[in-house]
Amino acid sequence: MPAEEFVAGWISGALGLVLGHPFDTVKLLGFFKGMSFPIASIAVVNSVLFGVYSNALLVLTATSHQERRAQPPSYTHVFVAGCTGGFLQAYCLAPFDLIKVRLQNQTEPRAKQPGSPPPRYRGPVHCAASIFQAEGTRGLFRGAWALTLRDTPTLGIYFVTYEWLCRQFTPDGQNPSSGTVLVAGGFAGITSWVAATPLDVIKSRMQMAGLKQRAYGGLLDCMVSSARQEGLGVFFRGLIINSARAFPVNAVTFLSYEYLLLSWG
Ligand SMILES: CN(C)C(=N)NCCC[C@H](N)C(=O)O
Repeated sequence: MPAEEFVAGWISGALGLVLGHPFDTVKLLGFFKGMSFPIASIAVVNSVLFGVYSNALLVLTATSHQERRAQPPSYTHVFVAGCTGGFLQAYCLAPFDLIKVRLQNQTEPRAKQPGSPPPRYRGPVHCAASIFQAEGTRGLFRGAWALTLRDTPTLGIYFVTYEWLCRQFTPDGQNPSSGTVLVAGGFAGITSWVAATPLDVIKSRMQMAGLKQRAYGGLLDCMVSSARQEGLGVFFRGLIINSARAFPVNAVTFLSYEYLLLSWG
C-alpha cells in the first residue's frame, strides 16, 4: 500500500488547519487556542482521508496518483473512493470531534475565575478523560453514526467537485496549474460543507445529548424535533462560516497535497 499519500495528507491537513485557525478560533471559542492538539488529531484524520482515497482509487482503477492525469478515473470511481475515505475518516474523527463539540458548547470559562462555577472540562485531554470515565469507550464515539452519514457522501462530493473543476481548466493529460488547484480545492471544500451542514447540525446535537438533559430517540427523532421547534432554517446553521472557512483551508490543502506528491515523483 503506497504510504506517501498518507504523509502528504497529514502535512496538507496541518497546513490547511493553520490557515483555518482564525475561523476556528471564532467558531470554537478558543478550542484551537493551542495548535498542538488539532495538528495531532485533525491532521491525522486528513491523512486517513487522502491516504484511503488514493489507495481505494488504486484498487478500483489500477493507477497510481502519478498515472491518473494520463488515465483519469471515472467520476463514479472518484465518488466511491471519496466515500470510502470519508467513511473511514469519520470513525477516526469521532472522538476528536466529540471533544471539540463539548468544549465549544461549554459556557463556563476554562480557567477558574472568582465567583464563577468551575469549568466542567479544563481542556481537550481532561474532556476526553472525563467522558471516558463517565460513559466509557462508547461515550467517546457518541454521534459517530451521524458523523459517518455526514462524511461518507459529502467526501464523495468533495473529490468529484475537485476532479471535475480541475478537468474543466486543464488540457488532457497535463497536471492542473497551481491556480486551478487552488480554485478547485476551495470550491470542493465549499460544496462539501454545503452538503454536510444539515447533518453537521444534527450530529452536534446528538453529541451534546450525553451532557444536557435532552435525550433524542435517535437521528430521525433529533431531526424531526429540531425542525418542529426551530423551523427548517435550523439545518443551515453555521453554513456561512463553514463555507468561508472551507475555501482557504481546502485550497491550501489540495495545493500542498498535489505539490508534495509531484515533488516526491
Ligand atoms: C464534512 N466535510 C464537508 C468535510 N470533511 N469536507 C472535507 C474538508 C476537510 C477539511 N479538513 C475541512 O475541514 O474543511
